[in-house]
Amino acid sequence: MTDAHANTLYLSFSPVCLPYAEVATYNLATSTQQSKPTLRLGLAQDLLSLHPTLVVPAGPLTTDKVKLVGKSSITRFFARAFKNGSSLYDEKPALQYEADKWFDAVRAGKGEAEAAKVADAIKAAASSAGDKFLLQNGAVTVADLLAWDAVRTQCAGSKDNKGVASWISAVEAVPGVKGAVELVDAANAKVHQLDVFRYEIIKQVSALTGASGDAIYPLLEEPRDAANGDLSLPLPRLKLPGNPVQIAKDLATNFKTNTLITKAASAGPFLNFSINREILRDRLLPSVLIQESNYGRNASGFGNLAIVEFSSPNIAKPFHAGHLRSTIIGNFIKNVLESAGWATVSINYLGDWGKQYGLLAVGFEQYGSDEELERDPIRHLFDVYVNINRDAEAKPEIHDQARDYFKRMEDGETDALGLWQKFRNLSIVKYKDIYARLNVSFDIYSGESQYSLNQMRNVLEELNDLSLLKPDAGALIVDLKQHKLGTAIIGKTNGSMLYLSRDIAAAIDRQNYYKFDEMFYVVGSQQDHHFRQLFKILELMGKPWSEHCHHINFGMVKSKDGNMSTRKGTVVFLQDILDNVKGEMHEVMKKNENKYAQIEDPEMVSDLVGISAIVVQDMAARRVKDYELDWNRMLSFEGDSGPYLQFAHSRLCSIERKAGFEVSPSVDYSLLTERQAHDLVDIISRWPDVVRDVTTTLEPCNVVSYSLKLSHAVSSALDVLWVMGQERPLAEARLALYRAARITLGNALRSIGLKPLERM
Ligand SMILES: NC(=[NH2+])NCCC[C@H](N)C(=O)O
Repeated sequence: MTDAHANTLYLSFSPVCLPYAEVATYNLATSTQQSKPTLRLGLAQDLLSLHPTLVVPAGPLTTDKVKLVGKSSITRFFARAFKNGSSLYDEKPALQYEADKWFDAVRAGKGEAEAAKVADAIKAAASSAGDKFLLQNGAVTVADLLAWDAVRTQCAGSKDNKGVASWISAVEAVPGVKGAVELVDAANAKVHQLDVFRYEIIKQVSALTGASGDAIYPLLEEPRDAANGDLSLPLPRLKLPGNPVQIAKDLATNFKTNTLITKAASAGPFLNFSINREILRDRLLPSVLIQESNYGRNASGFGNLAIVEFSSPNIAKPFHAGHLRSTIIGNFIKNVLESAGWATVSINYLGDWGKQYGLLAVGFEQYGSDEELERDPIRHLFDVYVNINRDAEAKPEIHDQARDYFKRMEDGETDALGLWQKFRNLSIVKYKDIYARLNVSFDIYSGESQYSLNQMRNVLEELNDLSLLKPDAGALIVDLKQHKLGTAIIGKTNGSMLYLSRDIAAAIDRQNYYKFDEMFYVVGSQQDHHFRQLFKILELMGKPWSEHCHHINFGMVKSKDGNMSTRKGTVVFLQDILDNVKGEMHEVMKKNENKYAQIEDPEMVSDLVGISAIVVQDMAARRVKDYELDWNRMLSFEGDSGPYLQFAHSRLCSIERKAGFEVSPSVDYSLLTERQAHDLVDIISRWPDVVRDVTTTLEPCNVVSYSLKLSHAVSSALDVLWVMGQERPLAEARLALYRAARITLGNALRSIGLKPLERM
């Protein structure tokens, strides 16, 4: 595929994750295309799953030799990496050096050992650069470098087994696809299997209508009614000239069915297809078993970086239900973006600054205890805060003291800052414990305190220079009435800054530092207005990236006062609600004495089942919906609950445990003929679609309803398709089916932040 005579290789990947690559050679000197693009089935997906492809032209790798066309994420990744030649690693020569060496080693075919050595050096250089390195110059992230390493590892594990160099030469030796059949086989195992059928449809529909594959692909969805087949194309959305109903009819007549697509029929403006379920079954199951935890992932976001800001509680104030929702929804968003190949930075933006921290400090002199603070900082600081607030109602001079104290903090006085720093640090330690229980962690603990008066002044100056800032009754405002967003108060004329101005400074700082592609703020709908103002102001300031900032909002958990409540009353601390649910779960578990006796660590299991109950209940409906905690429904092991999902997973694990044999590679999938088996295969095959869809909708309820559907299908299958007591070949085929279901359900549960249980 490379041309030794100064021609360079151009690769154009399909913009959607289809199992093919278009490969063409171009003449470098004249920029003309030398060969027609040829389609290679299986290849692109392999490249996609291997992450950055290595494009290896003859001679030294220089930017003008590597040109990429097309819009896929990999193309974008390379386009970006090679955009400005040397600017790729400007700031980190060591890294550039190591990376180049790696390319060299690979090109020179030095094989795996050499590549491994250099890859390790890259890793070391990357990690010593620390997170500062993330997206320097908007080029390459540490994650990218680690992905390069993954290329090597994956190649080492492939059938070919001689490392990157031989993988590349194997591909290069492909005239047509001959000679790389094995490679293509291996690639095919990682293809999204439904896409194989989609591609077959696209080929014909595209030829018959002239519509592009990119336009058709995203429209090919599961029909609402299973009686209508397996994939459905809504013609109105394809926007072809003519009457969609007639077009659907004509297409149904002209579509040539084949081994993959067994039927094409029109139903009004829809064109419905039935696929060969045997082929799907035979391709899908081994593919899921090979991919395990990677099953469902895709590389559509590769090369992009997202900031996900979530949780963001306020020190010394209640961690309310809104913070809990933000925590679990934000964690979900981070997970799904990562499973679509994004690099993410998760930020916890603490409410840790403002006059109230002066008040807290004054209160601490009165009510504080170092011992209590060490023991349970979150609870203790809250108590202190409540006490001093009460006192201040009677004695307003306390507020003056608080203001003075905060002034000293803002002036950077070591004493004043020291105490605050201690509150903050201890609170973070405690938060980390609780987050760990929820399977959540953050790359960065930031907060309102991180934005200095200096940075704010810069923001003010910038706004002022753009004539956006106006004084208004003691405040500095930006008038957004023209945009139907009222008046945004940026600060006070006395120099103190507000929530909004800190957010402006924080957004600018994050863009400068990370060069994020997208930023997601996971915060309740009460702050809709705040974020609209924030994004509008950034836009007015001429920040083109403001359109890549998104407020991911959600509704309220309804209870008397907006606080979290347990069956017995209101609580203010997250820890209390977790402990409470755990206790209730433990009681439920104890009722089944036999089973209970087999659980090794009931404390841990009841905690995880309890958390599943909370998370699934929270994610059961679309984010923006308010909901009321329903304790009975939440804790039930039946019905659509978290415990039910965990129960389905642990049942599948128990089947594997009890079977006492392994699935052999020669397992005969054709023994799986029953409707329940096909239904299960069908649902399992849709998981990659779900992942792809939630990357744009960011709606965890889609994963929850998928998991429930899968669990129901599992339970119907378990009723009739037994493993125990069957002849070995049949037992093995069924076991393979259940393992594929277990892998898929496990991946789905992990994406919503749960640890799938093996026993409960
Ligand atoms: N960048 C932001 N404003 N994030 C949201 C912060 C949430 C805030 N600490 C609160 O509890 O309401």
